[in-house]
Amino acid sequence: PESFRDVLQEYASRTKKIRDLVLRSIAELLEIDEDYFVNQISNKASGFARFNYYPPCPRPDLVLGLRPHSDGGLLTILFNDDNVGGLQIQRDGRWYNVPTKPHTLLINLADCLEIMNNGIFRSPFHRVVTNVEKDRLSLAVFYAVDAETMLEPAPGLLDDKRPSRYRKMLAKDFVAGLFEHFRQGKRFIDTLKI
Ligand SMILES: O=C(O)CCC(=O)C(=O)O
Ligand SMILES: [Fe+2]
Repeated sequence: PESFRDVLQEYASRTKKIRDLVLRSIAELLEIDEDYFVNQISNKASGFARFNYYPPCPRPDLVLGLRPHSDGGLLTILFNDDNVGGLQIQRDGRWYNVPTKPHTLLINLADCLEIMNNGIFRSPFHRVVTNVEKDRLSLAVFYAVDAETMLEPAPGLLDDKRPSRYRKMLAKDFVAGLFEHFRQGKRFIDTLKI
């Protein structure tokens, strides 16, 4: 059989190109240097893949597939099951289903990028619900910045009228606080808001 390592490596190198394309497009929309976000990623920055498997569940009213969170990195590229939904996004306190669509990648803006763009584009709070009938698979590739990167809004987005909305923090300290907040169903990024 084909080597899984090779397949995953190929997938990672192609999604990396998508990451950079999306980061450049966001910078362009914000009218800052096109490479600003891409330049925040040193070659020590991590990217890791997680395969999520959600078995059918007899009590979807009681059990979540994945508890509410926002992704902690820069950008997540999600490859979802073609025909089983479950991912939901919160807006104004309500949960909305994310539709499934074959051959589609979902790009999720994550917390570090929310800080770097000073909250203009937000990192959505999301969760996965279970269902009785079908199991579900997803593949998430999380792209992050290097641990020593200072998380702060791009200087080009700040002026007297638009002050920073987040306290500065080293990426490694941010990552260290993520899990405890996830466990409590809270968002660590909320504690950095000014
Ligand atoms: O399974 C999904 O659709 C979402 C997975 C997710 O949010 C995550 O792995 O962070
Ligand atoms: Fe997530």
